[in-house]
Amino acid sequence: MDNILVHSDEHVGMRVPMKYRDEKAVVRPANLVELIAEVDKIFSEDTVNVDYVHALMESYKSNPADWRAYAKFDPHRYTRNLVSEGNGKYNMMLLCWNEGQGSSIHDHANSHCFMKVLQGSLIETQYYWPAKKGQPMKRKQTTELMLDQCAYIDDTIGLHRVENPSHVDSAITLHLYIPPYSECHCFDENTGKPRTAKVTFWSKYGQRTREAPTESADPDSSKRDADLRNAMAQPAP
Ligand SMILES: N[C@@H](CS(=O)O)C(=O)O
Ligand SMILES: [Fe+2]
Repeated sequence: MDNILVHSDEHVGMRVPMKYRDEKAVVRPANLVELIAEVDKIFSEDTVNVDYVHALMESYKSNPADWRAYAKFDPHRYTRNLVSEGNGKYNMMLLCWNEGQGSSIHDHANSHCFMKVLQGSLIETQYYWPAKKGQPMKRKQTTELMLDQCAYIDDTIGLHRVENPSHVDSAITLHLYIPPYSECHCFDENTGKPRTAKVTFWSKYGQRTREAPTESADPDSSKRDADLRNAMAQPAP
């Protein structure tokens, strides 16, 4: 059965154990494995409290030893590195942001998006959905996300873009998407014009997603590489 996520001020089904209703009852996971185990446990329930998941994500204290194997950077675009598919119920991934890298303005395909800072700090700028065609997009709020902080967004809140503002330090975030999605929309800041973007993974479970180039160059390899390129990254200026 699909999970239903609810906010704590909304009706919560009686079948949900008390523990999952009360974010104050969160027990800090000792490491990433424990965090994933707890997320799996939560998602074996029919109804899940967004505030509980948020508090759980925030309570985990980032330890590079836990996530180093997934932390893979690309010189040109931020990378998306799959950590867990949660039995099809969610996607958990590490996003690696080199200095100055960022995402385009995008939606989240009707999913819930939790985003926790594992290293460095990032700027999240939220936008309203475009109101009129051809008009510049309106900013809603800008927030600096610090180490171990967790942010939340969904399409009812609006759109956002994220960037690592540092010129000297890279940044890493842990994202949880419920349910998983394979495409979303990116928006032109000046006109609000949307385009569909397929989401891609730079690596899955610590392994690069495309094969290393071989001697006998595949004539389609540049197209294949382009297909794997992160279409949500903000284009270089
Ligand atoms: N939602 C984006 C990352 S972010 O900028 O929130 C992604 O999944 O790639
Ligand atoms: Fe996002």
